[in-house]
Amino acid sequence: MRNWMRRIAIPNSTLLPKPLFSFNSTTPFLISFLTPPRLFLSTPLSSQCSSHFGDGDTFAISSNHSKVLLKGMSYPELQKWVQSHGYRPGQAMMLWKRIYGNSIWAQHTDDLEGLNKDFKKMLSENAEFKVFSLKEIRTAADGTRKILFALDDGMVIETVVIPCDRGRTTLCVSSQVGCAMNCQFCFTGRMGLRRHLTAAEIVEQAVFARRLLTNEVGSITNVVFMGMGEPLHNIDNVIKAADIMVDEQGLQFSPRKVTVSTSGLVPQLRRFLHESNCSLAVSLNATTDEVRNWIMPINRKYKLDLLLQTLREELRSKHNYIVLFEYVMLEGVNDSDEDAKRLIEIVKGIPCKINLISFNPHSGSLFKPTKDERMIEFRNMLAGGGCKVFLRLSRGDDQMAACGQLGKPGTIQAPLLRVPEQFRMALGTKT
Ligand SMILES: C[S@@+](CC[C@H](N)C(=O)[O-])C[C@H]1O[C@@H](n2cnc3c(N)ncnc32)[C@H](O)[C@@H]1O
Ligand code: SF4
Repeated sequence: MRNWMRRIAIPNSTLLPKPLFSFNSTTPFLISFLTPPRLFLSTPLSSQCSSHFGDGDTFAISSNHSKVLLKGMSYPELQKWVQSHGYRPGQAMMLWKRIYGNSIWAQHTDDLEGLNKDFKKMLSENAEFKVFSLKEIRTAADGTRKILFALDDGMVIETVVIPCDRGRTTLCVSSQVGCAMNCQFCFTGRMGLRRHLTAAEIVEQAVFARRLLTNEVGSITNVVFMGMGEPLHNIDNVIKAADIMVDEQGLQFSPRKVTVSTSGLVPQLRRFLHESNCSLAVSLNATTDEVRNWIMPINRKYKLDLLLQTLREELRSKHNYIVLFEYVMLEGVNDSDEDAKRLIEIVKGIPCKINLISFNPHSGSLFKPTKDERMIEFRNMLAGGGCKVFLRLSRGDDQMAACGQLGKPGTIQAPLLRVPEQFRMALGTKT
């Protein structure tokens, strides 16, 4: 329960995010996404809410729920709620264990075995357990499962379960519907941002995947926030969800095995390192500002130097903490010998390991994956320069379940940016 005491203030309404950016704008992309996200709560969606994202795309949530959604509450929030209904705080712990504790996972009041009758009656009158519903599970040839969940407002999110070797199974969770960051190689980025997920919607992906798939794929050992969305753009809900995941009476994942991956929102990254003991991954993907400004426009706001210097400083005070750098290899764009040499230099002084990721193609993308032999050469150069470096195989790509392939086809809204002149030939494009 160690993190709870720091974050028990609860606003008491359900809020939707403000419009984050307009695709009509003459500014070619993003910028205002950098405003801090507003909180979602695990309280009922009692009001009509609407929000607008780009190109006249308006969505609305209306709900008749009069019950409180218990999932996604922090433990102190749950305790307070239980007490407000006249029950002892001890009942809250019993309930908490039934919501999250291994092997129980209550989905509705009937599942709440062992609780006293009155308490159960109160819960059936006042509490809601259902967060979203299962839409579909697709299984890829390599055993990777892509799970589609339908949210209350009709939107769909994707969660991926990846059986790995040595008894490890990794769950890849989404933190937003779509993403505002517009990384040029990522299918989710092409959707633009629809909305943040609530803490309940994030945690429930883990609860559901465990219930559904443990028998088939073995127990889920690792969680990575590498699904749809930029987790640190939705930092309040992500930290809250991660806290529930690592809670010793909750989902009981080891903090080292829960990894939040970011494109590099520097102030939020700093906050994450201070407030969470979970692991951090940073998607680097380029070794110069020129290339990163293009393929990851967030770099125009937070330059490589600032990002890396922040990590250097922040990690100094974190004992035994290693950041994971992800580097998606794009042929002719970021895979030259010069890139390898620069990469060795720019990560110096940061306790880290580097994952080289094969680019997963998707419709409309400009890029080509770096060939396997070149990835191996690149890996060897980095290793020769003293880096801890790994090649990461693509998983689930035949079902569009691999990194950067999540999202709804036909929902493209974010613009492709101008390709810098020196890359046009390699990419076979004129603009
Ligand atoms: C989809 S992102 C989600 C987490 C976070 N938004 C981020 O960028 O780190 C997870 C990882 O997928 C990588 N990625 C995105 N598109 C990809 C693609 N088409 N092929 C391979 N990896 C991709 C990103 O660079 C990132 O390291
Ligand atoms: S790579 Fe991450 S930050 Fe970039 S668009 Fe995709 S999900 Fe968003």
